[in-house]
Amino acid sequence: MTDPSPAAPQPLFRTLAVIGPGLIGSSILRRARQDGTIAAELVACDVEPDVCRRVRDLDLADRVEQDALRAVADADCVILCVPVGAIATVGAMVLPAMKPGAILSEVGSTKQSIIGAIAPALRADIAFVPTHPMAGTEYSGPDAGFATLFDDRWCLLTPLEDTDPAAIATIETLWHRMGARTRIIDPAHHDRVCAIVSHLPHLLAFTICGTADDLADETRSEVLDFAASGFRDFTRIAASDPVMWRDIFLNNREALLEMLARFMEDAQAMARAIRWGDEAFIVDRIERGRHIRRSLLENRQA
Ligand SMILES: NC(=O)C1=CN([C@@H]2O[C@H](COP(=O)(O)OP(=O)(O)OC[C@H]3O[C@@H](n4cnc5c(N)ncnc54)[C@H](O)[C@@H]3O)[C@@H](O)[C@H]2O)C=CC1
Ligand SMILES: O=C(O)C(=O)Cc1ccc(O)cc1
Repeated sequence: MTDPSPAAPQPLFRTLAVIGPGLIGSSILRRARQDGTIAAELVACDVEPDVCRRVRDLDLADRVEQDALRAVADADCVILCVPVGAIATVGAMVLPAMKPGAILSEVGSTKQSIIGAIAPALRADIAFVPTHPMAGTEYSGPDAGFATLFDDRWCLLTPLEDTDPAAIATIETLWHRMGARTRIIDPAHHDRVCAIVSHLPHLLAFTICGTADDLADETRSEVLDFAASGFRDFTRIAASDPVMWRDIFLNNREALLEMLARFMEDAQAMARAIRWGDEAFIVDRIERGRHIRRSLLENRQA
């Protein structure tokens, strides 16, 4: 007699609720649907009736609710995937309706202000595990998500000092099943790192597009006709959602302003080198950029 085939792993959760099934939330739902070992039941909830309708049409969840309290009532895990500015409000609203022993998580792009705002509303019988999947696109909404979004990307976890280690391990397993690698980091460190690698680049992209637009009379057709390379790369991230990025900038104010000030000093130094024809300085700065790009590509291939 042959050995029976190994049993499929138990689903991580009986019921998983995703609040805000936009780009990130719908990608989580799609992967959970495809994977089959994440939750026996998927619940989606959004304030926007059009989003609820679309999530039903796309069949992304077993149950779609407009009322967040109904959505979380049976959930073993609730993931808040709403804009950063709404996470604390939605968290405070759903916490009293959650099951004892359930896990509350969220995917916001900033961490310190969210943790500071949710901590006072926390219950002793609910573990709170903040996360930040370092993956996304410039698109929003339930149609923009896809099941492979998190493959080989980092998901950063910033648990509180007293967060139940078992809940942290469960959320790490969730993200591994989403295809991601995980790392636990300090929330303040997270906000500084993201200010330089994500928030400042977006700020620069929005600004450069604004500057080009201000020059529209002078450059009208050229911007569109000749924007073949560098400028086009900036326009991709500049197409990102304004509400999402307003919230990120305002919620990571301190770290972002510090990185912007450093950037402006460095840009001034480059301007000075160009003015005085300091060839060595200009070449050194460009070499550093090439070096960073090369290591990024090497790491991706590894
Ligand atoms: N877009 C990206 O590339 C990434 C975004 N994030 C974070 O993920 C979160 C979600 O971002 P996206 O998926 O891009 O946004 P999205 O705009 O695609 O989806 C957000 C959804 O939340 C819903 N929503 C807003 N307020 C709500 C409320 N009070 N109750 C219920 N639903 C509500 C909206 O109707 C929308 O459907 C944000 O906090 C963002 O900072 C994290 C990593 C990458
Ligand atoms: O589209 C891009 O280039 C991104 O950088 C997506 C992104 C946006 C916000 C995040 O917090 C993480 C990733």
